[in-house]
Amino acid sequence: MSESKRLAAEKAIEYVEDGMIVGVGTGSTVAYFIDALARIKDRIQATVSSSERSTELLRGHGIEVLDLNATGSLSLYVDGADECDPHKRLIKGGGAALTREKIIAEASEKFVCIVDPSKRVDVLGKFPLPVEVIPMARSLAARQILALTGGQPVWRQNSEGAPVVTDNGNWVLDIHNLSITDPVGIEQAINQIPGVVSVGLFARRPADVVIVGGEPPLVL
Ligand SMILES: O=C[C@H](O)[C@H](O)[C@H](O)COP(=O)(O)O
Repeated sequence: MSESKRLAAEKAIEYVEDGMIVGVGTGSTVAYFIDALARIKDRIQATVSSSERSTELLRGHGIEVLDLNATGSLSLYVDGADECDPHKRLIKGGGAALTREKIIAEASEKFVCIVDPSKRVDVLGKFPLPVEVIPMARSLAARQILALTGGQPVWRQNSEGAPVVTDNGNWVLDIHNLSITDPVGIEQAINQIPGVVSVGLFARRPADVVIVGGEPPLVL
């Protein structure tokens, strides 16, 4: 799948215009995009990053990273996804970067999503839905999500059994066994639960363009 990811990322470079401040997502597909962006770094003004990990990669290439508060809205945001449905609605957050990704997606005029073919689904929910929660609300949020969706919340932990902590200092619940037939409704309902910071459903603000990596890449 890594070759498909690379091909999708290379295609996304076509959306980058001279002088742009480019929003940059997080993950293994985006890592290829950052490599490609490095080759044309003199053509862009700067970037806004969705995670400490991407910031490190960008700065490692000598690409400037700005605070979103200093840039205003962005013309372009490029990011990966864990699942993508035919309406370009997404599940994101497998890398725990969902909240900052959602903020940048909202701030961007065009959201180009880069995926390998395995990410395409008819109905979202096979990939466990990430929800970022304030630590003290973990148990409350888990109970309410179970009641609301019927899905099974699992507290995300690393291989040593320690909680995964987001760049914002919060925890992640992954909701298993969902079949999300009303993504906008579920996104809104989970967002209402006290202590939920954000849910990794990008339905109210879906991608504008989805690039599926392949020879040639498929642009949806
Ligand atoms: O939190 C992480 C992001 O939402 C990623 O964009 C998503 O998990 C896809 O990652 P990858 O490109 O590594 O499959």
